[in-house]
Amino acid sequence: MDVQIKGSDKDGFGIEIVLQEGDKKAPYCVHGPTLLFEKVCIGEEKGRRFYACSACRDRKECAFFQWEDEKVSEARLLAREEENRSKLPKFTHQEYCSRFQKILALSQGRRFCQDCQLLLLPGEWDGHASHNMLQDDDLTEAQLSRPSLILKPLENKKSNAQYLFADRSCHFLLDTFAKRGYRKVLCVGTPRLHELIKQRNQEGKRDPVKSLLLDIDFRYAQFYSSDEFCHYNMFNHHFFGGEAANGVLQAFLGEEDGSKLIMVSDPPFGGLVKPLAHSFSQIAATWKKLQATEASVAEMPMVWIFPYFFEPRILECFPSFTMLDYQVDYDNHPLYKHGKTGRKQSPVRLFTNLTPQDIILPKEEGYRFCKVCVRYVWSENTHCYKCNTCPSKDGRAWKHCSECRKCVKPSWRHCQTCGRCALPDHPCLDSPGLEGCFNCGSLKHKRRVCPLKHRLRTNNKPRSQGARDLPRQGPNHSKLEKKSKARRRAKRSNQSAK
Ligand SMILES: C[S@@+](CC[C@H](N)C(=O)[O-])C[C@H]1O[C@@H](n2cnc3c(N)ncnc32)[C@H](O)[C@@H]1O
Ligand SMILES: [Zn+2]
Ligand SMILES: [Zn+2]
Ligand SMILES: [Zn+2]
Ligand SMILES: [Zn+2]
Ligand SMILES: [Zn+2]
Ligand SMILES: [Zn+2]
Repeated sequence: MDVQIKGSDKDGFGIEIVLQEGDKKAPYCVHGPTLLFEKVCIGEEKGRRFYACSACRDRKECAFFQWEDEKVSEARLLAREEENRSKLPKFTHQEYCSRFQKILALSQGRRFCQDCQLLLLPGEWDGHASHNMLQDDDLTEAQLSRPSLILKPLENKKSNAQYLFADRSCHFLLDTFAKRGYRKVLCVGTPRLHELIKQRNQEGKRDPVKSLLLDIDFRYAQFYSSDEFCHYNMFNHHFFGGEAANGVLQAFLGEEDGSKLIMVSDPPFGGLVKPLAHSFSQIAATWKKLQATEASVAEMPMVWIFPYFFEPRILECFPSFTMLDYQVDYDNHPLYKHGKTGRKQSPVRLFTNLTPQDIILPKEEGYRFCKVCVRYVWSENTHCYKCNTCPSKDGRAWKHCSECRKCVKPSWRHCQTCGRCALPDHPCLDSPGLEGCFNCGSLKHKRRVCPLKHRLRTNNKPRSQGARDLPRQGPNHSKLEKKSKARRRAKRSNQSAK
Protein backbone atom coordinates (compact mmCIF):
# COMPACT_ATOMS: atom_id res chain seq x y z
CA MET A 1 0.00 0.00 0.00
CA ASP A 2 1.33 3.42 -0.89
CA VAL A 3 1.76 6.15 1.66
CA GLN A 4 -0.49 8.75 0.19
CA ILE A 5 -1.84 12.15 0.97
CA LYS A 6 -5.57 12.07 1.29
CA GLY A 7 -8.22 14.72 1.53
CA SER A 8 -8.24 18.21 0.20
CA ASP A 9 -5.26 20.51 -0.03
CA LYS A 10 -6.71 22.98 2.41
CA ASP A 11 -4.75 23.98 5.43
CA GLY A 12 -4.75 27.08 7.54
CA PHE A 13 -7.39 29.66 7.83
CA GLY A 14 -8.44 31.61 4.78
CA ILE A 15 -5.30 30.38 3.10
CA GLU A 16 -5.29 27.13 1.18
CA ILE A 17 -2.14 25.31 0.18
CA VAL A 18 -2.09 24.18 -3.41
CA LEU A 19 0.26 21.24 -3.65
CA GLN A 20 1.10 20.55 -7.26
CA GLU A 21 3.03 17.48 -8.25
CA GLY A 22 6.32 18.53 -9.85
CA ASP A 23 5.54 22.26 -9.92
CA LYS A 24 8.37 23.52 -12.07
CA LYS A 25 7.14 27.10 -12.11
CA ALA A 26 7.59 27.79 -8.42
CA PRO A 27 10.09 30.62 -7.90
CA TYR A 28 12.91 30.11 -5.39
CA CYS A 29 13.56 31.96 -2.18
CA VAL A 30 16.69 31.30 -0.19
CA HIS A 31 14.90 28.24 1.28
CA GLY A 32 14.38 26.56 -2.09
CA PRO A 33 11.21 26.37 -4.17
CA THR A 34 8.37 28.38 -2.68
CA LEU A 35 4.90 26.92 -2.09
CA LEU A 36 1.74 27.96 -3.83
CA PHE A 37 -1.03 29.29 -1.58
CA GLU A 38 -4.51 30.51 -2.36
CA LYS A 39 -5.91 33.46 -0.54
CA VAL A 40 -9.63 33.07 0.02
CA CYS A 41 -11.46 36.34 0.61
CA ILE A 42 -14.78 36.47 2.36
CA GLY A 43 -17.59 36.82 -0.15
CA GLU A 44 -15.41 35.96 -3.15
CA GLU A 45 -15.92 32.67 -4.92
CA LYS A 46 -12.42 32.36 -6.35
CA GLY A 47 -9.27 33.06 -4.40
CA ARG A 48 -6.04 34.51 -5.70
CA ARG A 49 -2.90 32.41 -5.70
CA PHE A 50 0.54 33.43 -4.58
CA TYR A 51 3.95 31.94 -3.87
CA ALA A 52 5.50 32.29 -0.43
CA CYS A 53 8.33 30.73 1.54
CA SER A 54 7.85 27.09 2.46
CA ALA A 55 9.91 27.20 5.63
CA CYS A 56 9.31 30.54 7.33
CA ARG A 57 6.01 31.67 8.69
CA ASP A 58 7.51 34.92 9.83
CA ARG A 59 7.86 37.46 7.05
CA LYS A 60 10.71 39.05 8.96
CA GLU A 61 12.70 35.90 8.31
CA CYS A 62 11.79 35.43 4.67
CA ALA A 63 9.68 38.06 2.99
CA PHE A 64 9.30 36.29 -0.35
CA PHE A 65 5.94 37.00 -1.96
CA GLN A 66 4.80 36.72 -5.57
CA TRP A 67 1.35 36.47 -7.09
CA GLU A 68 1.05 33.39 -9.28
CA ASP A 69 0.07 35.46 -12.32
CA GLU A 70 2.55 38.24 -11.61
CA LYS A 71 4.96 39.26 -14.37
CA VAL A 72 8.37 39.58 -12.79
CA SER A 73 10.88 41.77 -14.61
CA GLU A 74 14.34 40.51 -15.56
CA ALA A 75 15.86 43.10 -13.24
CA ARG A 76 13.82 41.86 -10.27
CA LEU A 77 14.68 38.25 -11.04
CA LEU A 78 18.36 39.12 -11.08
CA ALA A 79 18.05 41.09 -7.85
CA ARG A 80 16.27 38.13 -6.27
CA GLU A 81 18.99 35.72 -7.38
CA GLU A 82 21.59 38.06 -6.00
CA GLU A 83 19.75 38.27 -2.69
CA ASN A 84 19.45 34.49 -2.48
CA ARG A 85 23.16 34.16 -3.19
CA SER A 86 24.05 36.76 -0.57
CA LYS A 87 22.26 34.73 2.09
CA LEU A 88 24.13 31.52 1.39
CA PRO A 89 26.29 30.17 4.22
CA LYS A 90 29.85 31.43 4.46
CA PHE A 91 31.41 28.04 3.77
CA THR A 92 30.39 25.04 1.68
CA HIS A 93 29.80 21.72 3.41
CA GLN A 94 33.09 20.44 2.03
CA GLU A 95 34.93 23.45 3.41
CA TYR A 96 33.30 22.93 6.79
CA CYS A 97 34.42 19.29 6.76
CA SER A 98 38.04 20.11 6.07
CA ARG A 99 37.95 22.82 8.76
CA PHE A 100 36.60 20.25 11.22
CA GLN A 101 39.41 17.82 10.42
CA LYS A 102 41.96 20.59 11.04
CA ILE A 103 40.30 21.48 14.36
CA LEU A 104 40.21 17.84 15.47
CA ALA A 105 43.92 17.56 14.70
CA LEU A 106 44.71 20.42 17.10
CA SER A 107 45.66 19.24 20.57
CA GLN A 108 45.39 22.83 21.76
CA GLY A 109 43.85 25.93 20.30
CA ARG A 110 40.35 24.74 19.60
CA ARG A 111 37.88 27.64 19.65
CA PHE A 112 34.14 27.94 19.03
CA CYS A 113 32.77 31.45 18.68
CA GLN A 114 29.41 31.50 20.46
CA ASP A 115 28.42 34.82 18.90
CA CYS A 116 29.09 33.62 15.34
CA GLN A 117 28.25 29.94 16.10
CA LEU A 118 31.41 28.95 14.27
CA LEU A 119 34.35 26.64 14.93
CA LEU A 120 37.44 28.79 14.36
CA LEU A 121 40.80 28.01 12.86
CA PRO A 122 43.73 29.60 14.74
CA GLY A 123 44.29 32.23 12.04
CA GLU A 124 40.73 33.53 12.52
CA TRP A 125 40.82 34.36 16.22
CA ASP A 126 41.62 38.04 15.79
CA GLY A 127 38.37 38.77 14.01
CA HIS A 128 36.46 37.37 17.01
CA ALA A 129 38.60 38.81 19.80
CA SER A 130 35.69 40.52 21.56
CA HIS A 131 33.27 37.61 21.10
CA ASN A 132 32.23 34.94 23.58
CA MET A 133 34.25 31.81 23.10
CA LEU A 134 34.31 28.12 24.04
CA GLN A 135 37.86 26.87 24.35
CA ASP A 136 39.88 23.66 24.50
CA ASP A 137 38.42 22.17 27.70
CA ASP A 138 34.91 22.72 26.36
CA LEU A 139 35.80 21.27 22.98
CA THR A 140 37.15 17.82 23.69
CA GLU A 141 36.51 15.13 21.12
CA ALA A 142 33.59 13.89 23.22
CA GLN A 143 32.08 17.38 23.32
CA LEU A 144 32.61 17.94 19.62
CA SER A 145 30.62 14.76 19.03
CA ARG A 146 27.61 16.40 20.73
CA PRO A 147 27.08 19.56 18.66
CA SER A 148 23.57 20.07 20.05
CA LEU A 149 25.24 20.91 23.36
CA ILE A 150 27.58 23.41 21.70
CA LEU A 151 25.22 25.15 19.28
CA LYS A 152 22.70 27.57 20.72
CA PRO A 153 19.20 26.26 19.97
CA LEU A 154 17.42 28.41 17.39
CA GLU A 155 14.61 30.25 19.05
CA ASN A 156 12.38 31.69 16.41
CA LYS A 157 8.95 30.86 17.80
CA LYS A 158 7.14 30.94 14.49
CA SER A 159 9.28 28.82 12.21
CA ASN A 160 12.15 27.20 13.95
CA ALA A 161 12.09 26.83 17.66
CA GLN A 162 14.64 24.09 18.23
CA TYR A 163 13.35 21.97 21.04
CA LEU A 164 15.86 19.26 21.88
CA PHE A 165 14.84 15.87 23.22
CA ALA A 166 15.59 15.13 26.82
CA ASP A 167 17.81 12.06 27.20
CA ARG A 168 14.84 10.10 28.53
CA SER A 169 12.98 10.48 25.23
CA CYS A 170 16.05 9.98 23.05
CA HIS A 171 16.97 6.73 24.78
CA PHE A 172 13.37 5.54 24.72
CA LEU A 173 13.21 6.03 20.94
CA LEU A 174 16.55 4.37 20.28
CA ASP A 175 15.85 1.42 22.60
CA THR A 176 12.48 0.91 20.93
CA PHE A 177 14.03 0.94 17.45
CA ALA A 178 16.79 -1.44 18.54
CA LYS A 179 14.23 -3.88 20.00
CA ARG A 180 12.29 -3.85 16.73
CA GLY A 181 15.48 -4.58 14.81
CA TYR A 182 16.00 -1.22 13.09
CA ARG A 183 19.63 -0.66 12.20
CA LYS A 184 19.28 2.52 10.13
CA VAL A 185 17.64 5.73 11.26
CA LEU A 186 16.81 8.59 8.92
CA CYS A 187 16.75 11.61 11.23
CA VAL A 188 14.67 14.42 9.70
CA GLY A 189 15.01 17.44 11.98
CA THR A 190 16.23 15.33 14.91
CA PRO A 191 19.87 16.35 15.43
CA ARG A 192 20.02 15.16 19.01
CA LEU A 193 18.82 11.69 18.09
CA HIS A 194 21.46 11.57 15.36
CA GLU A 195 24.26 12.45 17.73
CA LEU A 196 23.10 9.97 20.35
CA ILE A 197 23.13 7.20 17.75
CA LYS A 198 26.73 8.08 16.93
CA GLN A 199 27.61 8.22 20.60
CA ARG A 200 26.10 4.78 21.24
CA ASN A 201 28.05 3.39 18.27
CA GLN A 202 31.27 4.75 19.75
CA GLU A 203 30.51 3.12 23.09
CA GLY A 204 30.30 -0.15 21.18
CA LYS A 205 27.97 -1.84 23.67
CA ARG A 206 25.15 -2.42 21.20
CA ASP A 207 24.74 -3.37 17.54
CA PRO A 208 25.86 -0.40 15.43
CA VAL A 209 23.13 1.77 13.92
CA LYS A 210 23.58 3.95 10.86
CA SER A 211 22.14 7.43 10.88
CA LEU A 212 21.67 10.24 8.37
CA LEU A 213 20.57 13.69 9.53
CA LEU A 214 18.49 15.93 7.26
CA ASP A 215 18.05 19.40 8.72
CA ILE A 216 17.75 23.02 7.62
CA ASP A 217 20.19 24.14 10.32
CA PHE A 218 23.41 24.38 8.36
CA ARG A 219 25.48 24.96 11.50
CA TYR A 220 25.50 21.16 11.83
CA ALA A 221 27.58 20.92 8.62
CA GLN A 222 30.53 22.05 10.74
CA PHE A 223 30.45 18.76 12.64
CA TYR A 224 29.29 16.12 10.15
CA SER A 225 30.56 14.78 6.85
CA SER A 226 28.38 14.85 3.75
CA ASP A 227 27.29 11.24 4.20
CA GLU A 228 26.08 11.96 7.75
CA PHE A 229 24.29 15.28 7.20
CA CYS A 230 22.35 16.90 4.35
CA HIS A 231 21.19 20.49 4.39
CA TYR A 232 17.51 19.91 3.69
CA ASN A 233 14.16 21.67 3.82
CA MET A 234 11.41 19.31 4.93
CA PHE A 235 8.58 21.60 3.77
CA ASN A 236 9.50 21.37 0.08
CA HIS A 237 11.75 18.29 0.03
CA HIS A 238 14.59 20.50 -1.14
CA PHE A 239 18.25 19.55 -0.88
CA PHE A 240 20.40 22.66 -0.75
CA GLY A 241 23.36 20.54 -1.85
CA GLY A 242 21.56 19.65 -5.09
CA GLU A 243 21.66 16.23 -6.77
CA ALA A 244 24.74 15.11 -4.83
CA ALA A 245 22.91 15.51 -1.50
CA ASN A 246 19.81 13.86 -2.90
CA GLY A 247 22.14 11.01 -3.93
CA VAL A 248 23.30 10.66 -0.32
CA LEU A 249 19.70 10.11 0.79
CA GLN A 250 19.09 7.62 -2.04
CA ALA A 251 22.22 5.68 -1.10
CA PHE A 252 21.13 5.63 2.55
CA LEU A 253 17.60 4.49 1.73
CA GLY A 254 18.74 1.87 -0.72
CA GLU A 255 21.77 0.27 0.88
CA GLU A 256 21.30 -3.43 0.42
CA ASP A 257 22.83 -4.70 3.60
CA GLY A 258 19.57 -6.02 4.91
CA SER A 259 19.39 -3.36 7.63
CA LYS A 260 15.87 -2.32 8.50
CA LEU A 261 15.31 1.43 8.21
CA ILE A 262 13.04 3.81 10.09
CA MET A 263 12.47 7.52 9.52
CA VAL A 264 11.98 9.83 12.52
CA SER A 265 10.96 13.44 12.18
CA ASP A 266 10.29 16.12 14.78
CA PRO A 267 9.29 19.15 12.69
CA PRO A 268 8.85 22.65 14.10
CA PHE A 269 5.39 22.73 15.65
CA GLY A 270 4.28 25.77 13.69
CA GLY A 271 4.83 23.79 10.51
CA LEU A 272 2.17 23.04 7.95
CA VAL A 273 1.04 19.43 8.00
CA LYS A 274 0.28 18.95 4.29
CA PRO A 275 3.67 20.00 2.90
CA LEU A 276 5.42 17.92 5.57
CA ALA A 277 3.32 14.89 4.68
CA HIS A 278 4.06 15.52 1.02
CA SER A 279 7.82 15.50 1.65
CA PHE A 280 7.68 12.41 3.86
CA SER A 281 5.62 10.64 1.18
CA GLN A 282 8.30 11.43 -1.37
CA ILE A 283 10.99 9.97 0.89
CA ALA A 284 8.80 6.89 1.44
CA ALA A 285 8.22 6.51 -2.29
CA THR A 286 11.98 6.62 -2.95
CA TRP A 287 12.56 4.05 -0.22
CA LYS A 288 9.94 1.80 -1.74
CA LYS A 289 11.38 2.03 -5.23
CA LEU A 290 14.75 0.97 -3.89
CA GLN A 291 13.46 -2.03 -1.93
CA ALA A 292 13.76 -5.65 -2.92
CA THR A 293 10.42 -7.09 -4.06
CA GLU A 294 9.30 -8.82 -0.85
CA ALA A 295 9.49 -5.56 1.11
CA SER A 296 7.67 -3.58 -1.53
CA VAL A 297 4.23 -4.29 -0.10
CA ALA A 298 5.10 -2.52 3.12
CA GLU A 299 5.17 1.17 3.96
CA MET A 300 8.41 2.77 5.00
CA PRO A 301 8.39 2.73 8.83
CA MET A 302 7.96 6.26 10.13
CA VAL A 303 7.63 8.15 13.39
CA TRP A 304 6.34 11.71 13.13
CA ILE A 305 6.63 13.63 16.38
CA PHE A 306 4.03 16.37 16.75
CA PRO A 307 1.49 17.75 19.26
CA TYR A 308 -1.61 15.62 19.88
CA PHE A 309 -4.02 18.25 18.57
CA PHE A 310 -2.72 17.67 15.05
CA GLU A 311 -4.01 14.10 15.11
CA PRO A 312 -6.94 14.67 12.71
CA ARG A 313 -4.71 16.41 10.17
CA ILE A 314 -1.93 13.85 10.31
CA LEU A 315 -4.36 10.95 10.02
CA GLU A 316 -6.00 12.66 7.07
CA CYS A 317 -2.62 12.56 5.30
CA PHE A 318 -1.50 9.16 6.63
CA PRO A 319 -4.56 7.01 7.41
CA SER A 320 -2.42 4.07 8.49
CA PHE A 321 -0.86 6.06 11.35
CA THR A 322 -1.73 5.74 15.03
CA MET A 323 -1.10 8.33 17.70
CA LEU A 324 0.63 6.82 20.72
CA ASP A 325 0.17 8.02 24.31
CA TYR A 326 3.91 8.48 24.86
CA GLN A 327 4.70 12.03 25.97
CA VAL A 328 7.86 13.37 24.37
CA ASP A 329 10.07 15.30 26.72
CA TYR A 330 12.31 18.24 25.80
CA ASP A 331 15.30 19.71 27.59
CA ASN A 332 14.78 23.32 26.65
CA HIS A 333 11.03 23.71 26.56
CA PRO A 334 9.59 25.19 29.73
CA LEU A 335 6.18 23.60 29.27
CA TYR A 336 6.73 20.35 27.46
CA LYS A 337 7.78 18.16 30.30
CA HIS A 338 6.67 14.73 31.23
CA GLY A 339 3.79 14.49 33.70
CA LYS A 340 5.53 12.42 36.34
CA THR A 341 8.18 15.08 36.89
CA GLY A 342 5.52 17.25 38.48
CA ARG A 343 5.70 19.76 35.63
CA LYS A 344 3.07 20.27 33.02
CA GLN A 345 2.50 17.26 30.78
CA SER A 346 3.97 17.33 27.31
CA PRO A 347 1.41 17.61 24.50
CA VAL A 348 3.87 16.08 22.02
CA ARG A 349 3.17 12.56 20.80
CA LEU A 350 4.45 9.92 18.39
CA PHE A 351 2.47 9.30 15.20
CA THR A 352 3.54 6.09 13.54
CA ASN A 353 2.72 3.30 11.12
CA LEU A 354 4.42 0.77 13.41
CA THR A 355 2.05 -1.61 15.20
CA PRO A 356 1.09 0.17 18.44
CA GLN A 357 1.29 -2.97 20.59
CA ASP A 358 4.95 -3.39 19.56
CA ILE A 359 5.89 -0.10 21.16
CA ILE A 360 6.24 -0.83 24.83
CA LEU A 361 5.77 2.36 26.81
CA PRO A 362 7.71 2.35 30.10
CA LYS A 363 5.71 1.21 33.10
CA GLU A 364 7.95 3.12 35.50
CA GLU A 365 6.92 6.35 33.78
CA GLY A 366 3.24 5.62 34.27
CA TYR A 367 2.12 3.75 31.16
CA ARG A 368 0.12 0.50 31.16
CA PHE A 369 -1.11 -1.97 28.58
CA CYS A 370 -4.81 -1.88 27.64
CA LYS A 371 -5.79 -5.38 26.59
CA VAL A 372 -8.92 -4.19 24.81
CA CYS A 373 -7.20 -1.47 22.77
CA VAL A 374 -4.12 -3.67 22.39
CA ARG A 375 -1.75 -0.79 23.00
CA TYR A 376 0.13 0.93 25.80
CA VAL A 377 -1.65 3.94 27.25
CA TRP A 378 -1.02 6.64 29.84
CA SER A 379 -2.04 5.64 33.37
CA GLU A 380 -4.86 8.18 33.56
CA ASN A 381 -6.29 7.17 30.20
CA THR A 382 -8.96 4.83 31.52
CA HIS A 383 -10.67 2.48 29.10
CA CYS A 384 -14.29 3.46 28.36
CA TYR A 385 -16.43 0.39 27.67
CA LYS A 386 -19.13 2.51 26.06
CA CYS A 387 -16.74 4.09 23.51
CA ASN A 388 -14.68 0.90 23.45
CA THR A 389 -11.44 2.83 23.59
CA CYS A 390 -8.99 4.55 25.89
CA PRO A 391 -10.21 7.97 24.80
CA SER A 392 -7.87 10.57 26.28
CA LYS A 393 -5.75 12.55 23.83
CA ASP A 394 -4.26 15.14 26.14
CA GLY A 395 -3.15 12.95 29.05
CA ARG A 396 -6.02 13.92 31.35
CA ALA A 397 -8.73 11.45 32.41
CA TRP A 398 -11.67 11.98 30.06
CA LYS A 399 -15.23 11.16 31.11
CA HIS A 400 -18.14 9.69 29.24
CA CYS A 401 -21.14 11.90 28.37
CA SER A 402 -24.20 9.76 27.80
CA GLU A 403 -25.94 12.51 25.83
CA CYS A 404 -23.04 13.08 23.42
CA ARG A 405 -22.40 9.34 23.49
CA LYS A 406 -18.69 9.82 23.68
CA CYS A 407 -15.93 10.67 26.10
CA VAL A 408 -15.00 14.32 26.53
CA LYS A 409 -12.35 16.40 28.28
CA PRO A 410 -12.77 16.52 32.07
CA SER A 411 -13.30 20.29 32.04
CA TRP A 412 -16.29 20.11 29.67
CA ARG A 413 -19.96 20.09 30.70
CA HIS A 414 -22.93 19.07 28.65
CA CYS A 415 -24.77 22.18 27.40
CA GLN A 416 -28.47 21.69 26.72
CA THR A 417 -28.66 24.75 24.47
CA CYS A 418 -25.86 23.62 22.16
CA GLY A 419 -26.71 19.95 22.53
CA ARG A 420 -23.05 19.07 23.07
CA CYS A 421 -20.33 19.14 25.66
CA ALA A 422 -18.22 22.29 25.88
CA LEU A 423 -16.34 24.43 28.37
CA PRO A 424 -18.73 25.78 31.02
CA ASP A 425 -18.20 29.39 29.91
CA HIS A 426 -18.51 28.78 26.16
CA PRO A 427 -20.66 31.19 24.17
CA CYS A 428 -23.88 29.30 23.42
CA LEU A 429 -25.40 29.00 19.97
CA ASP A 430 -27.94 31.73 20.70
CA SER A 431 -25.64 34.32 22.16
CA PRO A 432 -23.40 36.28 19.82
CA GLY A 433 -20.43 35.67 22.13
CA LEU A 434 -16.87 36.70 21.53
CA GLU A 435 -16.02 33.70 19.44
CA GLY A 436 -17.82 34.76 16.30
CA CYS A 437 -17.86 32.33 13.44
CA PHE A 438 -16.14 29.01 14.01
CA ASN A 439 -15.62 28.68 10.26
CA CYS A 440 -14.34 31.96 8.85
CA GLY A 441 -13.41 33.95 11.93
CA SER A 442 -15.87 36.81 11.38
CA LEU A 443 -17.11 38.25 14.64
CA LYS A 444 -20.38 39.32 12.99
CA HIS A 445 -22.03 35.95 12.53
CA LYS A 446 -21.99 32.38 13.84
CA ARG A 447 -20.92 29.33 11.90
CA ARG A 448 -24.53 28.25 11.16
CA VAL A 449 -25.02 31.24 8.87
CA CYS A 450 -21.47 31.53 7.53
CA PRO A 451 -21.46 32.38 3.80
CA LEU A 452 -18.27 30.34 3.46
CA LYS A 453 -19.56 27.38 5.40
CA HIS A 454 -18.96 24.89 2.63
CA ARG A 455 -15.78 26.44 1.47
CA LEU A 456 -13.24 26.64 4.23
CA ARG A 457 -13.86 23.62 6.39
CA THR A 458 -12.29 20.45 5.07
CA ASN A 459 -14.95 17.86 4.15
CA ASN A 460 -17.52 19.83 6.20
CA LYS A 461 -16.84 17.44 8.99
CA PRO A 462 -17.80 18.69 12.41
CA ARG A 463 -14.71 19.56 14.37
CA SER A 464 -13.51 16.72 16.49
CA GLN A 465 -12.65 17.36 20.10
CA GLY A 466 -8.97 17.09 19.32
CA ALA A 467 -9.29 19.65 16.55
CA ARG A 468 -10.91 22.17 18.84
CA ASP A 469 -7.59 23.37 20.16
CA LEU A 470 -5.79 23.44 16.81
CA PRO A 471 -3.52 26.38 16.44
CA ARG A 472 -4.18 27.91 13.05
CA GLN A 473 -1.54 27.26 10.48
CA GLY A 474 -0.47 29.19 7.47
CA PRO A 475 1.70 32.17 6.65
CA ASN A 476 0.42 35.46 7.94
CA HIS A 477 0.07 37.14 4.61
CA SER A 478 -3.61 37.96 4.61
CA LYS A 479 -6.16 40.04 6.34
CA LEU A 480 -8.03 36.86 7.01
CA GLU A 481 -5.13 35.66 9.10
CA LYS A 482 -5.34 38.85 11.15
CA LYS A 483 -9.04 38.24 11.68
CA SER A 484 -8.28 34.75 12.72
CA LYS A 485 -5.71 36.06 15.20
CA ALA A 486 -8.29 38.38 16.69
CA ARG A 487 -10.66 35.46 16.92
CA ARG A 488 -7.98 33.36 18.58
CA ARG A 489 -7.20 36.06 21.07
CA ALA A 490 -10.87 36.32 21.91
CA LYS A 491 -11.06 32.57 22.21
CA ARG A 492 -8.00 32.38 24.42
CA SER A 493 -9.33 34.92 26.83
CA ASN A 494 -12.52 32.90 26.80
CA GLN A 495 -10.71 29.71 27.60
CA SER A 496 -8.35 31.02 30.20
CA ALA A 497 -10.53 29.43 32.86
CA LYS A 498 -9.84 26.02 31.33
C1 LIG B 1 11.42 20.90 17.21
S1 LIG B 1 13.12 20.76 16.70
C2 LIG B 1 13.37 19.03 16.91
C3 LIG B 1 14.71 18.64 17.49
C4 LIG B 1 14.68 17.23 18.07
N1 LIG B 1 13.70 17.19 19.14
C5 LIG B 1 16.01 16.76 18.57
O1 LIG B 1 16.27 16.91 19.78
O2 LIG B 1 16.81 16.18 17.81
C6 LIG B 1 12.96 20.94 14.95
C7 LIG B 1 14.17 20.56 14.13
O3 LIG B 1 13.83 20.70 12.75
C8 LIG B 1 14.75 21.52 12.09
N2 LIG B 1 14.01 22.28 11.06
C9 LIG B 1 13.25 23.40 11.22
N3 LIG B 1 12.72 23.79 10.06
C10 LIG B 1 13.14 22.88 9.13
C11 LIG B 1 12.94 22.73 7.75
N4 LIG B 1 12.19 23.59 7.06
N5 LIG B 1 13.52 21.69 7.13
C12 LIG B 1 14.32 20.82 7.81
N6 LIG B 1 14.55 20.92 9.12
C13 LIG B 1 13.97 21.92 9.79
C14 LIG B 1 15.36 22.40 13.17
O4 LIG B 1 16.64 22.86 12.80
C15 LIG B 1 15.36 21.45 14.36
O5 LIG B 1 16.54 20.69 14.39
ZN1 LIG C 1 12.22 31.54 2.28
ZN1 LIG D 1 32.65 35.58 16.37
ZN1 LIG E 1 -8.47 0.77 26.09
ZN1 LIG F 1 -16.83 6.99 26.45
ZN1 LIG G 1 -22.24 15.97 26.18
ZN1 LIG H 1 -23.93 26.10 24.75
